[in-house]
Amino acid sequence: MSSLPPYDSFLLVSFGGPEGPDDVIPFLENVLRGKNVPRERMLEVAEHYAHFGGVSPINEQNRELLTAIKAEFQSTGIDLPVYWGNRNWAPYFADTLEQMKADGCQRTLAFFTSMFSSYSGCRQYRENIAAARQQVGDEAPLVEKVRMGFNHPGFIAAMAEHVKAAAASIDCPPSDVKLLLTAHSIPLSMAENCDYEIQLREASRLVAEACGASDWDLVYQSRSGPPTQPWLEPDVLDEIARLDDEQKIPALVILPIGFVSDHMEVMFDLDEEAAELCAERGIPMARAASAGTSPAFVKMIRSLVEERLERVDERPALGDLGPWHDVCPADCCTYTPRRPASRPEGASGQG
Ligand SMILES: C=CC1=C(C)c2cc3[nH]c(cc4nc(cc5[nH]c(cc1n2)c(C)c5CCC(=O)O)C(CCC(=O)O)=C4C)c(C)c3C=C
Ligand SMILES: [Fe+2]
Ligand SMILES: [Fe+2]
Repeated sequence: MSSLPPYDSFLLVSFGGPEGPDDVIPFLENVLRGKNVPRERMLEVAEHYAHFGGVSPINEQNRELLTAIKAEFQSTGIDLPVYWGNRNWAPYFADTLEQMKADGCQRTLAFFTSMFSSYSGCRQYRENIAAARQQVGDEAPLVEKVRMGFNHPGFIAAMAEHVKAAAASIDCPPSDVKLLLTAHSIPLSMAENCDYEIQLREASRLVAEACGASDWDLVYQSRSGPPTQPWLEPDVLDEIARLDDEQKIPALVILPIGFVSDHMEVMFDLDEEAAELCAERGIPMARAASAGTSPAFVKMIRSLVEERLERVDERPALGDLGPWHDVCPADCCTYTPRRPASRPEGASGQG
């Protein structure tokens, strides 16, 4: 018989973002601590944030997601209090776990706002949480993540709906558009040790199939490394230019499949830069919304929780990869930056 206490709470695990101009540099220093990213790139990204008043929409979007999750749990009889903690900005994990401990939580189910496995979206969160639990000390709640939902029917349905809506906004059926699905680029040395690309390609294929878009490609954005370091390619802007040079793009839909909310990277890289490039080239373009609080996405989160509460037997997954693991194997999503990190392993910080 298991000696573990039953799950008694839910934790939304996320990235965090600045809430005003004075927060931007300390936030970016948290994100990039120990990373091989030139300071000029950090200052360039700080400009993107400054352009939007120093406020990233990510925290507000997470508050909205928490509200939607609470309502979904309530309407389906899941009686778990809901908490939220971040890697790079308040509320930080240690503060949230302290509060949870004070509230008597012993074992929590966590949903990470990353649909795809990478060091940043999987292992680093687990390291951050382990460090926060140590900080909280005895009786810090146990934290167990739900499985990655990249091929869950709820996520695929939400993404396909958003592509259809975007295509409709430029008066085109999805079958007639070029569909570019974008994700955060990562160093090849990180990509080698995780299933990021495989999962992204599979989810992209499933979304394209679900909305009837036959002409699609997976591309990357938000690269931050020095030019000497290889990162995943092609870059979204380069690919738009290349495809349009090769054969004029009649209509373009861009879906940020790699991000669950329309935060700064989406607003700057796609709504500003890609939109500008398309306008210059006369390409009709619509950016599809990320998952956000789409009902299908919120139901997916509930469904992943229900699995772990053993309220249901099924573990829904579309396509060829099957339901992802609940418990990460020891070597899941490892990453050794080329240059040694300046903080001990387990410390917070990085995209
Ligand atoms: C070495 C890899 C990465 C660097 C360097 C990096 C820099 C960087 N990132 C942001 C902002 C965001 N990144 C987000 C997600 C994200 N970032 C990486 C990798 C690096 N980022 C990955 C693999 C991912 C996807 C998985 C994940 O952690 O979510 C996000 C979205 C977070 C969310 O919860 O939606 C943001 C925002 C900045 C500003 C930055 C430095 C210039
Ligand atoms: Fe992993
Ligand atoms: Fe990042």
